[in-house]
Amino acid sequence: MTDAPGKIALRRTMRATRAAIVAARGSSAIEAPPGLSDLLRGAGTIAAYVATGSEADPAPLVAAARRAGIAIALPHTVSREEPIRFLIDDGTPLIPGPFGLTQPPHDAPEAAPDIVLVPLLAFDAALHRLGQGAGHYDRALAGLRKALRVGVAFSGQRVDVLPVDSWDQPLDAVITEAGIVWRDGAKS
Ligand SMILES: Nc1nc2c(c(=O)[nH]1)N(C=O)[C@@H](CNc1ccc(C(=O)N[C@@H](CCC(=O)O)C(=O)O)cc1)CN2
Ligand SMILES: Nc1ncnc2c1ncn2[C@@H]1O[C@H](COP(=O)(O)OP(=O)(O)OP(=O)(O)O)[C@@H](O)[C@H]1O
Repeated sequence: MTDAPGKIALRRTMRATRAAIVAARGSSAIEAPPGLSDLLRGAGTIAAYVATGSEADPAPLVAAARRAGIAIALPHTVSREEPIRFLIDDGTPLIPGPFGLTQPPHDAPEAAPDIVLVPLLAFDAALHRLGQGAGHYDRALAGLRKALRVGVAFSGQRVDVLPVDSWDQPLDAVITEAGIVWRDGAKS
C-alpha cells in the first residue's frame, strides 16, 4: 500500500520544523501540564517512548506517572516490517535498538497499556497524526482499541489538515508544552 500523497514531503518539512523548535527552546522536554493527573487517573500501565533526536521528550510525564504508581512500558522495535511490542520497563537496563532507539530487552514482560504516549512528526485539528511512516503505531493502536491514545508534541507541530489514509489511527489527546489538547468528545 502507498501513502496518501504529500506524506513524504510533509515528513521532511516537519522534521526540519521540529528540529528548529528544539533549537529555539533549548530543550525537548514536555513538562507535566495541568490536567495530567486527571488524564492518568485509573491507569495501571502507560506506554511511553525514549525520545531520539528532536522528538518531544515525555520524560517528565513518565516521572509523574511513576510517582502515581503507574507501571511504564516502552516499545520494542525489531525492523520496519515487524510490529512493535510494548514491554515493561522494570528497571532492567535499556539497550540500543534499530533506528537509534533505546528499548527494553526483547524478553522483558509484555504489557497491556491503558494509555499510549505516541511520538509524532505532526498532528492536526482532528488529532490525526503523521508518524515515521513504518505504520508501527497505526498497527499497534489498531490492536489496542480500549487504550487512551495521547500524542506528545510541541504545539508548533500542529498543522491545519494532514493527509489521511484509511489505516491512520486518530489520537484522543495531544500533550504539548502549552497544555493538553483533547479531540472533540474524547474527554470523558
Ligand atoms: N522514540 C521513538 N520510539 C519509537 C518510535 C518513534 O517514532 N520514536 N516508533 C514509531 O513508529 C517506533 C519505531 N519505529 C521507527 C520507524 C522508522 C524510523 C525511521 O525511519 N527513522 C529515521 C531515522 C533512522 C536513523 O536515524 O537511523 C529514518 O530512517 O529516516 C524510526 C523508528 C517505536 N519506537
Ligand atoms: N493496521 C495495519 N495493518 C497493516 N499495515 C498497516 C496498518 N496500519 C498501517 N499500516 C501500513 O503502515 C504503512 C505506513 O503508514 P503511515 O505512512 O500512515 O505511517 P505513520 O502513521 O506516518 O507512521 P507510524 O504509525 O509508524 O508512526 C502503510 O504502508 C500501511 O499500509
